[in-house]
Amino acid sequence: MTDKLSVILIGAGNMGGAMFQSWVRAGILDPARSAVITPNPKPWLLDLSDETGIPINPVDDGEGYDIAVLAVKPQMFADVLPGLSWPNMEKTVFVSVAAGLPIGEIENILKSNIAEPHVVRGMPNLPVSVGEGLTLMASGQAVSDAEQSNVKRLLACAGDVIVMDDEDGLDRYVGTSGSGTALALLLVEAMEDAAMSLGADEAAARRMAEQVFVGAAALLKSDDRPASELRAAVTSKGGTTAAGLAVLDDEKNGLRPLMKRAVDAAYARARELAGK
Ligand SMILES: NC(=O)C1=CN([C@@H]2O[C@H](COP(=O)(O)OP(=O)(O)OC[C@H]3O[C@@H](n4cnc5c(N)ncnc54)[C@H](OP(=O)(O)O)[C@@H]3O)[C@@H](O)[C@H]2O)C=CC1
Ligand SMILES: O=C(O)[C@@H]1CCC=N1
Repeated sequence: MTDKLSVILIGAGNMGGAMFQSWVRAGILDPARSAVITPNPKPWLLDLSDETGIPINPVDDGEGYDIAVLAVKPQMFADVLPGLSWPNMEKTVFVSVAAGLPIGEIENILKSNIAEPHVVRGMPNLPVSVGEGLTLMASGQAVSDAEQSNVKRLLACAGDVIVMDDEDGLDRYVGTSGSGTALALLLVEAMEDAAMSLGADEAAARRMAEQVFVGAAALLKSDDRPASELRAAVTSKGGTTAAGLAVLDDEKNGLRPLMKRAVDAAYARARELAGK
């Protein structure tokens, strides 16, 4: 018995590729029972395939795969899934990372190949590529506890995993998980722009803004105090930080109502993608 996992990745783009790299780094895949399907494999993937022996677009699927991670665009599921086929497919657990697409709809698409598909939804984010990811997950009715725990073990190679009570959580919190990385990165860009408006050249602005965020992230990681307390430690009464925060934390026009609007918009888009 091996504790390595048998996994097929469908779609090695930004997200699928990042997840695959985290699994390889963790050494969790059984190369003899794993594979990647993707139409135009990038050089890094070809290199990893050579290194690990995990085949890309294999012609022989052996005995099949225990877990299939579906990382194509949500709009492609109806085209791609019916074309999938390997031995013992009814025993495979399908893990979709697509935004919005509900478990019930994925089950319906898979029913063209399998009588009772086992489907898990995950909402990862790009920092899985550096082991600092966050993945929200929820399982369909047909998924057993053992299957869910195998999927969780796979996703946990890449960072924190939160099991939600139901899949609405994945849509509701997409702005603070999957899409959240982009919202945080826009803050870095905004700080760069602001430094340049005061005269910094692009390289200096980037160096300052990036290091401020890397430093803040490292503080959050190494110190148990919440962000609000760490922020208080930076803020001298009547000083420069308080002056900046008076603008950024304005109740009506500051960052909090703006962030709420952004996160609400991401949730609304997830529901649209789900056809709700
Ligand atoms: N990017 C992110 O941060 C996150 C993305 N997601 C979800 O991940 C999924 C993928 O998004 P993302 O990685 O950004 O998109 P990408 O376009 O980067 O990746 C999609 C990949 O699927 C490949 N592909 C296309 N057709 C097929 C096929 N028939 N069989 C197998 N693979 C195929 C594409 O190949 P090619 O490019 O050669 O056509 C591409 O490599 C989406 O459903 C998205 O909602 C979830 C959380 C975060
Ligand atoms: O933008 C998207 O739809 C995907 C899902 C979350 C992050 N990227």
